[in-house]
Amino acid sequence: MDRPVALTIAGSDPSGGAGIQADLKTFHQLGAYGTAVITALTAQNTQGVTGVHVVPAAFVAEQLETLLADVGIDAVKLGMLATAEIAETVGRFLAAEPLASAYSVLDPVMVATSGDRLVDEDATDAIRELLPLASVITPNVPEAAVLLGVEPAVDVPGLRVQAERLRSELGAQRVLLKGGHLGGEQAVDVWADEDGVREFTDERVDTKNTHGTGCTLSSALAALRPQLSDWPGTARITKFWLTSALTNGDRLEIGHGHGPVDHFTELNDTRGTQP
Ligand SMILES: Nc1ncnc2c1ncn2[C@@H]1O[C@H](COP(=O)(O)OP(=O)(O)OP(=O)(O)O)[C@@H](O)[C@H]1O
Ligand SMILES: Cc1ncc(COP(=O)(O)O)c(N)n1
Repeated sequence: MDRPVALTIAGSDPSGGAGIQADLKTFHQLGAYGTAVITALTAQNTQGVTGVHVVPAAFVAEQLETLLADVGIDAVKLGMLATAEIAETVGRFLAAEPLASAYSVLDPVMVATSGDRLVDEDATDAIRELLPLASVITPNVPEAAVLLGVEPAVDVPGLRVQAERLRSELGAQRVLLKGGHLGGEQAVDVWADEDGVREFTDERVDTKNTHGTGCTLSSALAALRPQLSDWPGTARITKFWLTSALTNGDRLEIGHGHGPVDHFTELNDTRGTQP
């Protein structure tokens, strides 16, 4: 196909490692034309978030209406949906054409790496309602637990159970449950779809530059899926690329906290991968 057009619906991170900024860099690096609808401004650096300024839901809708009236979208990534009203608004667009026919990746962002809350607590129910609408959801360990209303998984068997429950009980079509928070020598993610549950494993990279890994992963899935033939294959390749980008993060010296991954990483850069 021609160069795919990818849309991110997410918040702004001025430090460039997460949010809209990370998504657009990832789209560009992985061969997609990037478009963006902004849900919130954050005042944020590699050390934390000092403030959030939410875009009114009606103006999120206006951005979407104006964009979609003119530009065809092949894949959409949803990130920080700051309030219940924004999540409901975005859900209405995701359920209808043209976005209903696009590949969609929902990263149910709740809390930043720094521990700062990015989404109102009362938005959780509205985000839960969106799960069946997305082609893939990409929760991390704490987000999966909040969505299911259970304690966070502490090991890979626990991740497998929760990934399947997100499908069978909450209606997600496909789940990439990210195991970055589990620790250990390997970074294990669990994939669940109608064909069953499988694990994607890479060596854990010893780095503090993990700001925006979740954002980067979900936008990479959206950029690559239109260029590849199936979802599990796209998820496997995306994780290889992310591991390399985490390894290459040492090439950058950005800020004093959790720095970003290196979005300049080539898709065929396998330095970070030990298959
Ligand atoms: N140190 C690491 N080495 C290799 N892979 C990692 C490392 N940390 C996280 N990952 C991978 O990065 C992706 C994001 O993982 P994580 O579970 O941390 O999600 P997140 O919490 O949304 O991200 P963030 O840390 O940006 O908040 C997953 O594929 C995970 O396996
Ligand atoms: C605007 C914005 N959106 C999302 C995140 C989550 O980032 P992470 O991938 O580090 O969890 C963030 N820190 N800022």
